[in-house]
Amino acid sequence: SWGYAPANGPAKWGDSFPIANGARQSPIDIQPAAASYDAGLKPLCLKYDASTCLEILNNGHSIQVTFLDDSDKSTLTDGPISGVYRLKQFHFHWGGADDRGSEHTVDGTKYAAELHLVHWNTKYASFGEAASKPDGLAVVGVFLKIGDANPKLQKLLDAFDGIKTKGTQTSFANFDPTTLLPGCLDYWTYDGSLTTPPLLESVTWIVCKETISVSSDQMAKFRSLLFSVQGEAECCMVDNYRPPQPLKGRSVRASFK
Ligand SMILES: Cc1cc(C(C)C)[n+](CCc2cnc[nH]2)c(C(C)C)c1
Ligand SMILES: [Zn+2]
Repeated sequence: SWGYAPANGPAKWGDSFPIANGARQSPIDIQPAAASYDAGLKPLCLKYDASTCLEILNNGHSIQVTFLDDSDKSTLTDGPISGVYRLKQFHFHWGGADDRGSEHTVDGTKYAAELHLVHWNTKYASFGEAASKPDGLAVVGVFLKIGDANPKLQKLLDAFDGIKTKGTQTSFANFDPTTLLPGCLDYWTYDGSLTTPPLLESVTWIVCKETISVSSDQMAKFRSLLFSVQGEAECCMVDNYRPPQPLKGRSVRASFK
């Protein structure tokens, strides 16, 4: 099945998922000078309840923190979207070295990692149903830039020892992802897709202009995770990012001047 190695990675995904060459694929290279300021864009409204945090797991592609989404306790509203979107999970993409790892880039700049907070439109019955609709998902992306250690990541990093291999999970309670957000929530937004197979074109992307920090030592903890299952030959979980895809005429809007 698909992965990030030369044999099954992004360059090969089109063989099984032709939408890989579709009209609204993600990620993209964001060029701030080409983005158009839209005064109609509202500030993001993110309201998360730490008690909806369930568990942390290694799904073989990334580490993911999953949330209880049977009520409107943790939601995204306003911003570029209409209606109420519920937080389902967040996860990361990162590189094998500090010079790469993010999926979106800014004027070609790659960051060391990228956080994705995944929300689904409550006009649909479930995450699974929403994932196939053009307005089904809204993902907030935050870049992690190498610098000082980020204390807000520590609780996450401390949980990694229990989820080293693919398919492992541990309980992870009372985590408020708001603590991971940058102070300023200025953003770029465009219509895109999942960045892994099935590459569904159902995501309204909301990429924060401001980064959060992560240290090289903290990145080393991400790189100590494994793609492989316990007992298999160890394969470090690194470079789990798709490179930027063609814009194909899409416009990127900015919420800020
Ligand atoms: C239905 C579905 C949705 C997503 C994302 C949007 C969380 N994902 C992750 C794809 C993705 C990760 N970062 C952006 N898109 C998958 C993968 C695990 C098969 C399935
Ligand atoms: Zn992602």
